Amino acid sequence: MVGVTKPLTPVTSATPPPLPPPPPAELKFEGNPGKNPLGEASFRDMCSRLPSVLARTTRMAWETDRRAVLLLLVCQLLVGAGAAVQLAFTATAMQPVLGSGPAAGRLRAALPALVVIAVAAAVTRVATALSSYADGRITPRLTTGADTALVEAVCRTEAAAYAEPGFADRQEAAEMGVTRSRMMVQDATRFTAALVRMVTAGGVLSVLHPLMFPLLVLAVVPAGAGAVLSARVTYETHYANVGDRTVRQMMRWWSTTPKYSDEVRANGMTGYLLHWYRALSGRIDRRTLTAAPRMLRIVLTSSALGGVFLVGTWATLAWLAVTGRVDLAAAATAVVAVQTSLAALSQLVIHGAAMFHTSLYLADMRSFLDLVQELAPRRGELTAPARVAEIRVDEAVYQYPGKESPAVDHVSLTLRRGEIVAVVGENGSGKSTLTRLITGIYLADKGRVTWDGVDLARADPDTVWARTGLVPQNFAQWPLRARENVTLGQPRTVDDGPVWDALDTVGMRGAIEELPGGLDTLLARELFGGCELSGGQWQRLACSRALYRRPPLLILDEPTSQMDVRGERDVLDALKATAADQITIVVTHQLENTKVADRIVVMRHGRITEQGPYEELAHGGGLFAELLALSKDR
Ligand SMILES: Nc1ncnc2c1ncn2[C@@H]1O[C@H](COP(=O)(O)OP(=O)(O)OP(=O)(O)O)[C@@H](O)[C@H]1O
Repeated sequence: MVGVTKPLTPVTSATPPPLPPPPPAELKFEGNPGKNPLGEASFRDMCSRLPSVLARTTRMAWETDRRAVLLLLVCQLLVGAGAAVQLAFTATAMQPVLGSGPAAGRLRAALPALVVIAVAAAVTRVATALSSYADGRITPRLTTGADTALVEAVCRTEAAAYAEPGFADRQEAAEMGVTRSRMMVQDATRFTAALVRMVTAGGVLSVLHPLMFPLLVLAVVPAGAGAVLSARVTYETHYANVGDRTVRQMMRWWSTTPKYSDEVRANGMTGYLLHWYRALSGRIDRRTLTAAPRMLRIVLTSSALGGVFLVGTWATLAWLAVTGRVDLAAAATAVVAVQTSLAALSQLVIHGAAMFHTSLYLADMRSFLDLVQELAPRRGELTAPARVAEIRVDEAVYQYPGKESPAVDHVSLTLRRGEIVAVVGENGSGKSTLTRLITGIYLADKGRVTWDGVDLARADPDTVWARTGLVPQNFAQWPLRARENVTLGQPRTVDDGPVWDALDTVGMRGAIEELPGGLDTLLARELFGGCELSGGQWQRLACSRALYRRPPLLILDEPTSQMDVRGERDVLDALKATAADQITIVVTHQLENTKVADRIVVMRHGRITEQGPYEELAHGGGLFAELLALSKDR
């Protein structure tokens, strides 16, 4: 997806100053099949989302903590009732206050109503505080639920999904949904609280005079439309920026992780990477800034319209009072009711727009989760045999999405327990892809792979992967303790004995014993108290991890590429020692190491071109013999 347009010119004293680095590649977010979901949505469509967002939020909150939801609902009702009582008793209190007679007498007459107002205000405050408490009980768990669902869905999806176009961008958009889910309950609570307050204040106002409420609504509707339209512009900007943000996020990690810090510095990449980072950030900012005048126009227009209607509301109230259509006490109550309704309507609009805004990001999250669900392995219920004796690959074909030719092209192969098979071939010939088909990480597009007759396309993948051990070319250096770096994936025991045995087989006992905490040492130099291993030591550890599992199928992809000769010897000896109990596959470019294998399979352009024992192929005049001669002619 990311294309660098031109290699950088090397700097020598004779060459002119280097050209500025090329700009970063532009990406387009391909979520929701490349279509902004707001592109064709009308204002009405947008507003009609709110009830469903509210319903969904309530459902999710209900599933998280029922008691907290009930508390929240009761508090909302209390807040509404409190507002109604305060307004109704304001009118009652106003009658004696605005009446005739001495001030002390008028105040005394108003006292009971004032006490009721004070109690109602206190109840409202307590209910509001309890609402926040209930929200505090729901939101963290709801957010964690959404976050965990996303992580779990991605971990459980078919590995092939990562190669689907736009997968990473949609994942990035979904991450935003997780972040926004923090606001969901709060927005919904504030929205409903404002709704209840507005209905009660509006009710009181309508009772005072039927003209007042419609006018008030008119005063706030432009602000509502403005807020929703602003949310739409913000989302459009976010939508346009998703692709660039994905790349920026990725580049940020690659540029700043200590893992690659040597390479970045000693290859003079810092300037280039910072240029990329600044260019990407600049592009994101430019899009965001382009939206600013649109936002300003929306806000100014909606405020002007709202202002005109608000002036109309106050003018109507003054006219009603002056012409005696409402008495003075009612007019005074109306002033309070207008203020309350106005505040409630503004809150309604602000939180309605926020809910609408959040719903857009949540929709991205849901659509990503649906996609991942669609791509989740659905292979069947068959169980892979516990001790597989024979694996057959029958005419298997696998082509990566977007590629013009298959990486594995009509390959047939039989592997038997007790056998060590070496797979060799030039770069890109399909060796790693073949191992992915044999382990069931990918399913063949055509043909099939069977374990003792069980078709991997119909077997539960967890039962398959419980029986495999894999050291991939790019193995993970887990930021965990040394012990977990061996036991991760299959902690068979609470005893360290087998862990040391696995470390012994790859000659790592000494290196681990020298670490300050032995097996308890954290292998992450980024973290305080963490230690770092050398490249070859990490590779030995990755091999010990696979050997520790004692799997019926062991696959090592370039297992010794970073090891010294002793480490290489240790690993090859370990393979020979355990070979009788398992099927062993070694992918390697070290052709001398293939002597350990019973059979060598040679691949070219996704096909098997020759296979046989070392001596036969070494003198067979084929690709293997050619590569062997090249490796010796150095
Ligand atoms: N995740 C992927 N997405 C798209 N294409 C891929 C992916 N992985 C590998 N390929 C392509 O599939 C082909 C076979 O790759 P594979 O990694 O199987 O080769 P290999 O023989 O293991 O190579 P090497 O010796 O370099 O490790 C190559 O053309 C490669 O570009």
